[in-house]
Amino acid sequence: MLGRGEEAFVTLATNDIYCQGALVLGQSLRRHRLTRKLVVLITPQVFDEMIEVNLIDSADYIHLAFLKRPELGVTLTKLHCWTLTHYNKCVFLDADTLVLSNVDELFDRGEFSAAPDPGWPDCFNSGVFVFQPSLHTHKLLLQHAVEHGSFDRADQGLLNSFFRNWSTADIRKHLPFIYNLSSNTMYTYSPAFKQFGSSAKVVHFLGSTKPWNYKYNPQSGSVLEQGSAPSSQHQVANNVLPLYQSIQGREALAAPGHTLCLSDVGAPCADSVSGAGEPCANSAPSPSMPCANSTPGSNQPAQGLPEPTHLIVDETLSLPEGRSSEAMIGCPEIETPAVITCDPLSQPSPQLAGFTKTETTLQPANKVESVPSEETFQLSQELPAEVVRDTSPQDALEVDLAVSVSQISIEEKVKELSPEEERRKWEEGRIDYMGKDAFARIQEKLDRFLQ
Ligand SMILES: O=c1ccn([C@@H]2O[C@H](COP(=O)(O)OP(=O)(O)O[C@H]3O[C@H](CO)[C@@H](O)[C@H](O)[C@H]3O)[C@@H](O)[C@H]2O)c(=O)[nH]1
Ligand SMILES: [Mn+2]
Repeated sequence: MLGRGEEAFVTLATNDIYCQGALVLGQSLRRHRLTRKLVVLITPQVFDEMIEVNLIDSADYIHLAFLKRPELGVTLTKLHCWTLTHYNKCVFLDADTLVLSNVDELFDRGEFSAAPDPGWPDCFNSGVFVFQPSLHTHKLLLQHAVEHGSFDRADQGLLNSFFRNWSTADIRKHLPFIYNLSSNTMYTYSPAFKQFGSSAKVVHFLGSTKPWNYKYNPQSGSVLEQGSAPSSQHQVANNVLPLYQSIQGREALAAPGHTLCLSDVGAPCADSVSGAGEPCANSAPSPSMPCANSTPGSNQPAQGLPEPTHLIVDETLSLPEGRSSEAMIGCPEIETPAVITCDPLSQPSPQLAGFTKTETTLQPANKVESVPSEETFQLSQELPAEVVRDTSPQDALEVDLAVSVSQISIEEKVKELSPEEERRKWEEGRIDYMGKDAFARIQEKLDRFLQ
């Protein structure tokens, strides 16, 4: 059991699909001098601790709410992070985020800190946030969910109405956008992206198409969205997908029963607050209500943490040829996590050294080189001089990823579109106000036409 006063990065994976994201997120955090605990709600592998959360078994009033709004399932699962009261502060990261550099400074922020949502900047995006575990807050959140629902039927709407003074009360609670840079909005204000993109610390693949929806061809280095032709729009995934590929390959090649699966799930988290708590004092929707940040304390030791969970892992996967698996999933600083049992059938592969211990705990991973392979991170050779801040392999990787993301954006900008494609973009509302669709350019065209 961990002592109080500890801090943790927390993510959530309710199924195998998101588990892939959680694993890559976990590895990306470990790459950057991980100094805090790493916790996953539900499906663990490289994580220190697994907290089994069970929605249906929580209090009856949640049950009832669920009958009406089953789509809130994931929402309330995320809310369980407030029950991690053996940590006094945590950073939640969606499983579809990728950490590009150390983000320990987030722990200097208070609850509730988050970055603006790119779609509606007066709301925060709930993919990355700083919070303080508290059973009291957890109870108030669940209560709020039952009483008010969620305007987007998911956690982001709920959290925004609960922490409703976020946009006005305290600027320190606005995380800079570089802590939650959404991959699919990086083209909308491209000059800003050009200017600041290389400082990105966390990329968030929000939206319906996730990196694991792409197939990666390691030979050609190209990326295909499942069932589509190659497109330049996939180039963000192109640079990040090798990370996911290493995990996906393992799943695809594993025999039934040897895939990443839970074979012995522990007891449900006993911390789910049961019974209807007292209503949030400030639950009426009023702009001045400080319901959000007024729920300090009540940190209680977590009870009923799950029994050790057994993971069966196939270790006979093959990784893309020529790829340094360590560069993709290298794990230089694995600490001793909670008990994970792995399938002892197959020979441990060096790639998965960190996953192949049997029966007891994972040992610290074999010292793994984290030097990015040339092939994977070749963009590093083209880095602008001022961006290369540090020559250590980890930092080089971090810069590579950030800069490659930035270069991708630039590539996207210069791509010539056919008139039909241009028109479609307009019709879909994808207008490049800052670039070629800027008013001045349109005026120019009109002038030419009228001459
Ligand atoms: O089947 C699921 C779906 C989601 N998740 C977890 O929940 C997170 C949020 O879902 P995601 O698909 O990442 O949502 P986004 O596309 O990022 O959409 C936005 O809207 C969501 C719902 O409000 C918020 O949770 C996100 O933070 C916000 O960025 C994931 O990253 C996972 O950690 C699961 O574990 N299993
Ligand atoms: Mn997300």
